[in-house]
Amino acid sequence: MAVERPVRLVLDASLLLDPVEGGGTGEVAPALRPGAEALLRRLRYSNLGVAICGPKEMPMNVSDFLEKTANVHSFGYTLLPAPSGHVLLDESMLEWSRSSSCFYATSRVDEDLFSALQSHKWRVIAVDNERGTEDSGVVNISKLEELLLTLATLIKKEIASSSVLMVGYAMKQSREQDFAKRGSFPLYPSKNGLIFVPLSFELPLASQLNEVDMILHKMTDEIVSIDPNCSISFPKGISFSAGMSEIIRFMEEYPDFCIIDPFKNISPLLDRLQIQEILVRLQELGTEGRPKLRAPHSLKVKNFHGSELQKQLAETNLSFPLIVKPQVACGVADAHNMALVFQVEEFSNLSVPLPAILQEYIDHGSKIFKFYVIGDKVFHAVKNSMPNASLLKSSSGDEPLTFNSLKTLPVATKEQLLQNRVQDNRSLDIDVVEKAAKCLKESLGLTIFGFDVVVQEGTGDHVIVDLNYLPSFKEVPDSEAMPAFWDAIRQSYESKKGKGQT
Ligand SMILES: O=P(O)(O)O[C@@H]1[C@@H](O)[C@H](OP(=O)(O)O)[C@@H](OP(=O)(O)O)[C@@H](O)[C@H]1OP(=O)(O)O
Ligand SMILES: Nc1ncnc2c1ncn2[C@@H]1O[C@H](COP(=O)(O)OP(=O)(O)O)[C@@H](O)[C@H]1O
Ligand SMILES: [Mg+2]
Ligand SMILES: [Mg+2]
Repeated sequence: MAVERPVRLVLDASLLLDPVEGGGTGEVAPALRPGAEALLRRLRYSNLGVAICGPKEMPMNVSDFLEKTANVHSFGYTLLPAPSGHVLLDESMLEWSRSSSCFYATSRVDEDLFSALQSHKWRVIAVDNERGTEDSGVVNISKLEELLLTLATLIKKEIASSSVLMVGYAMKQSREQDFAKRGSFPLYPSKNGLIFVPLSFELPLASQLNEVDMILHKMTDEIVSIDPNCSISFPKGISFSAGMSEIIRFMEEYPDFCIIDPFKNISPLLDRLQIQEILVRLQELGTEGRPKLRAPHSLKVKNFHGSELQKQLAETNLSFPLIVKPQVACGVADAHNMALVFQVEEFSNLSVPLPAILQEYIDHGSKIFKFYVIGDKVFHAVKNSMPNASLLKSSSGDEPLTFNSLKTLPVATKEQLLQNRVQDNRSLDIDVVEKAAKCLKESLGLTIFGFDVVVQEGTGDHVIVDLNYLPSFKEVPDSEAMPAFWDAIRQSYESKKGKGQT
């Protein structure tokens, strides 16, 4: 392993190979056992020095398979000397124990190897050993899925600092992977003393929460369905996966357990109508001589019946073009299916889910400012966005322009962007938005959230069109985002512990 790491972990082949697929005998093509791939994926970005090892006398195809697996995950690969000899440990393993805390995880019982390792200060973790081991120094666990939590607990004990905190996180795999790749979830503590472990819905929750100090979660990743006839107010109308439901029940029973962030605080961001109400309250912040910060004029509708709509639009002073968004803001597959509508006839057969929010379309010269509040830090990035309505209308004919905002957002072409640059006189007043960000943080009671700002052509109004819980903030450079992320979590924990959680 090239990089010096303070904690080393060696995974024995027996732990990774699927016993059903020959278990490394070489008779059939070797394969990873269930759960091993997820373990390797998570260890890759754990900030531990990881290596895979196997006995020297392994069949060639098994050894090749393990070496390839190690390479794919950027791990080291090492071979253990034959058990018959006097030397049981490879030179590199001896070297590691001189400079690092070392852990050896295996599924096979080899008392001689275990005592050789232990005599060089290695900790042995035996997983799912059929006969177990009597050796008192060996940590026995029954499932591969328990390994990360066990490691985290041992590392925390070894560091023996009361300031190290363990964060159990729950979110969908793709999001976890995006965060992990940036080094967000280290098993060896972050600079400010946080250890991250995934909460597994396959294992009893209570025993996991016994070890962790707090839960970090994206609850909307675990929504199964939302009742469109129910006004969204957690937990009413929302059904969650079995795993998330268990966390919710746990929190009801132990309301003082630290959770980032409480379900009730996130709940309004599931509903574009409630988002609108929050944003309207922000308008009171306005300062003389500064651009106006506001919410877009909006209207909630339960159907797209033309005559009814026309009346409602007239009453609310809304005019075309309108952007139509589902009232449910996230957590369900179609929450990002939207449309730009230029005239009332285009509402017939519109494919946006109901109830929906109709919003004035703000011409903003295809530039959107993505703001991220991460604890007490505010970051922003500029992104290409939708062009002005006149440009979109000419391409849509008499049809509404339908799109999925995450996948098929109709952003400006290169020519349109170039044209905007020539006319660009819209500037962002960062102070105005940062002031709004601080107020939002206070009123929402959230640790990490994001919002989208467009600057209206002509008026220069700063219009907040979207508010999201725990966004990816991938536009913020890792060197700034990660320390802010870790500090935010730690501060949130400390302030909740200080106050007693509400
Ligand atoms: O994975 P999803 O559900 O599509 O989540 C999106 C997504 O994370 C998106 O991030 P990006 O990868 O497009 O940057 C978030 O946007 P921002 O980071 O721009 O806020 C969305 O907010 C996520 O959607 P949601 O949380 O509403 O499901
Ligand atoms: N009122 C609006 N006026 C102009 N453009 C808008 C408006 N609302 C949204 N947009 C554009 O549509 C995109 C998606 O809308 P948004 O409300 O942010 O949905 P999502 O929750 O899917 O991100 C925005 O990033 C912006 O480019
Ligand atoms: Mg958005
Ligand atoms: Mg959103």
